[in-house]
Amino acid sequence: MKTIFSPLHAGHSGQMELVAGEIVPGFEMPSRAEYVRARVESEKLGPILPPVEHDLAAAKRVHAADYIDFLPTVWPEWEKSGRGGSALGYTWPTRGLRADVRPKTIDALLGYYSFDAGAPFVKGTWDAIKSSYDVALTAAELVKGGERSAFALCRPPGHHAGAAFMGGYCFINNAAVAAQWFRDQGAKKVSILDVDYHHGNGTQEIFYSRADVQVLNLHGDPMSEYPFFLGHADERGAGEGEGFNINYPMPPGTSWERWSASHEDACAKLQDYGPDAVVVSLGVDTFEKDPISQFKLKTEDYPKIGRRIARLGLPTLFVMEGGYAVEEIGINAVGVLTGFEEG
Ligand SMILES: NCCCNCCCCCC(O)(O)C(F)(F)F
Ligand SMILES: [Zn+2]
Repeated sequence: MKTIFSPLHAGHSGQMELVAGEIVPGFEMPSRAEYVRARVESEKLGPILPPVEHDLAAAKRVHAADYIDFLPTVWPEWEKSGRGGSALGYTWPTRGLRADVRPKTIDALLGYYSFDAGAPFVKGTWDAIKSSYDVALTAAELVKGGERSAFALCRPPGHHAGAAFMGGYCFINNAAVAAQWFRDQGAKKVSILDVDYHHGNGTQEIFYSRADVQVLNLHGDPMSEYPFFLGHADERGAGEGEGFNINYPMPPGTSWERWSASHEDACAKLQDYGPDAVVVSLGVDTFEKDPISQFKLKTEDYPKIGRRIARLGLPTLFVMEGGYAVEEIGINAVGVLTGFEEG
């Protein structure tokens, strides 16, 4: 399996995040991607290739153009306002407030275009975002070109980013961009299987009213887990999209037995749907030692996930999402990929 990776991710570093009332160093740190890259090498998964650069047209197929055009302006505007540190929003247009009027100042725009305080910008963030997007598209091109699978080693991740908002370490929804690109390249139907511990609220929002992209999400129950405000089992899609969004919320403490039962059901529904390609939002924060997550999957479980996905017999693009047990993130993520290769 080929991996696409860009060192430009490392420019997104030193960012702070607001967690439990404190400003702390971001969990989503550069070493995450470096551990995965090192593991790809040590496991001899296959060549590691740089991304091809793309314009932002494919991003604007799933994101609002004004949102995408805002992203490269963030750091220059923040610096112009005389500040350093992390560019973070702190006021959001929630219920009872207006989001139909686009404000002008950078502080307001950061809130207007985000849903939480978890998507901080630093000087190198835009270059990292753009490289992650290029990584996803380049890997998708390999699959379109006939490769059975490819690994988009994306950083920053993307599945919390909606059509017009960032959050949860995510800015451009790499998996959504890739799924739409497959559609634009002629695929009739695409499935997105999100196995990250957190619900991919952005991916759900983007495709919620559509029947041509099926979205299946396995995640911590939003009643008690981030992102809290989307991801319930009764969210099945809207209009034409009814039935093509499937959520599997699971309680804290979920281990392989319960998780794999959801995964089996999701794979069966994916098979029934019969897509031309599968995009896997590969987060490994389902791991028992993950510092911010509450599932109990073990290292030996990850190859089983890959083997099950391989049994679908479909062209498959793996897009890196979350995982914070930094030492083991490479072992577990590449475990899925080697399991897929053996499958
Ligand atoms: N108590 C910890 C607060 C957690 N707040 C943010 C969690 C973001 C999770 C991001 C992710 O893992 O879903 C992604 F795949 F996008 F990276
Ligand atoms: Zn996650």
